Amino acid sequence: MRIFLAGHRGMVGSAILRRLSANGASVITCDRAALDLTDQAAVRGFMQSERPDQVILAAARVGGIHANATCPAEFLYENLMIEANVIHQAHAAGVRRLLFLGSSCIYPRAAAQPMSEEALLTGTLEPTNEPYAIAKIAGIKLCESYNRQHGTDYRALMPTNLYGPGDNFHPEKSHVLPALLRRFHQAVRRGEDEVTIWGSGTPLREFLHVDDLAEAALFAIALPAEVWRAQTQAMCSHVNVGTGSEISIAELARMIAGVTGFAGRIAFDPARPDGTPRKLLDVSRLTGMGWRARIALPDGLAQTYRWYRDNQHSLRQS
Ligand SMILES: NC(=O)C1=CN([C@@H]2O[C@H](COP(=O)(O)OP(=O)(O)OC[C@H]3O[C@@H](n4cnc5c(N)ncnc54)[C@H](OP(=O)(O)O)[C@@H]3O)[C@@H](O)[C@H]2O)C=CC1
Ligand SMILES: C[C@H]1O[C@H](OP(=O)(O)OP(=O)(O)OC[C@H]2O[C@@H](n3cnc4c(=O)[nH]c(N)nc43)[C@H](O)[C@@H]2O)[C@@H](O)[C@@H](O)C1=O
Repeated sequence: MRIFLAGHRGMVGSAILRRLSANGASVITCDRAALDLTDQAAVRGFMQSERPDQVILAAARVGGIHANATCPAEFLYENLMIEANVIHQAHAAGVRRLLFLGSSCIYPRAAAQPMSEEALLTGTLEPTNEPYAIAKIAGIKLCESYNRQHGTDYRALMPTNLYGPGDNFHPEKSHVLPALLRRFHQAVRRGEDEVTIWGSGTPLREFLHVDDLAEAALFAIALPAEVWRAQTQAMCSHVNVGTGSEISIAELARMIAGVTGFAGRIAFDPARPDGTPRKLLDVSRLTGMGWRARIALPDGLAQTYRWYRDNQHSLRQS
């Protein structure tokens, strides 16, 4: 069994790679310099020569609320291209089983909480990440369509907000948790008495440690086809993955202040967008199949902060 892991150098991909390696799996990887997944001919050539048994698609253009809002063309174009190329060429190369990673932002902004898989395409999307969400919805529909037309077994997991070792700690382009770990850490180091966080602090988010997600991904791809199909019904190929609990951004900031040892004042910048007010996943499908998150947020935060301190001088720059 040879598994092609796309995106193995990213936060999620490297966590999945750690786990696959620990399991002794045979994994195929290829750096972006040698295989740009937006390049159709390159992906075709790679799939035809490697002919993997399974594919895990953890490569994407990823970023926080500001990156999404300022680079919508890249978030839509690159993600559509990566998904279309990898999913289509996997099918062309005879790959029977594939796992695609989407995101909880696929659901309507006003979806009932917690958001179940059935909420897909029932309302208007959150504008700050609509292009990214549309690309991710297209990925789900590609999986469903190849399954319907060609009898493949292409599965899609919709993770909530993720964090952990290997995250992007860029001050502007990252997600909230790594951005705040870095900002509070720097404030302590510089002796500052105030840290400003974006928006009102009232939005609610659900945070899943990337090692839990990696375990969920391998759990999901290994399930027997009839078990997966029974949970996802005839056409619906996607399943949520999260912790099932949420926290406000203000409370997250207070936790991060505690972890980093910051004792000053927390200020809010209302000129920055809040994004969606609430985004809690209904994870009963995946837990019904036997998986649940294990890493509590305080433990995951402390571990991620240690990783940041140990690696802060060799972090990626974009
Ligand atoms: N982070 C989060 O909070 C969440 C992430 N997800 C999903 O999880 C998946 C992984 O995200 P995450 O690990 O956080 O993202 P990262 O940005 O950490 O990793 C993305 C990976 O994709 C690779 N990649 C991007 N574009 C290309 C390309 N054109 N050709 C080849 N490789 C490419 C990157 O390569 P390189 O290393 O060369 O840059 C990198 O390895 C994505 O599908 C994302 O949508 C879902 C929900 C939340
Ligand atoms: C995973 C998910 O990630 C993105 O959606 P998001 O959940 O809104 O992501 P975020 O982590 O960037 O912000 C969460 C909240 O936190 C607040 N916030 C405070 N201070 C900072 C801050 O310093 N940086 C950031 N980024 N946010 C901050 C911020 O204003 C917002 O209210 C999607 O674009 C999409 O890519 C997607 O799927």
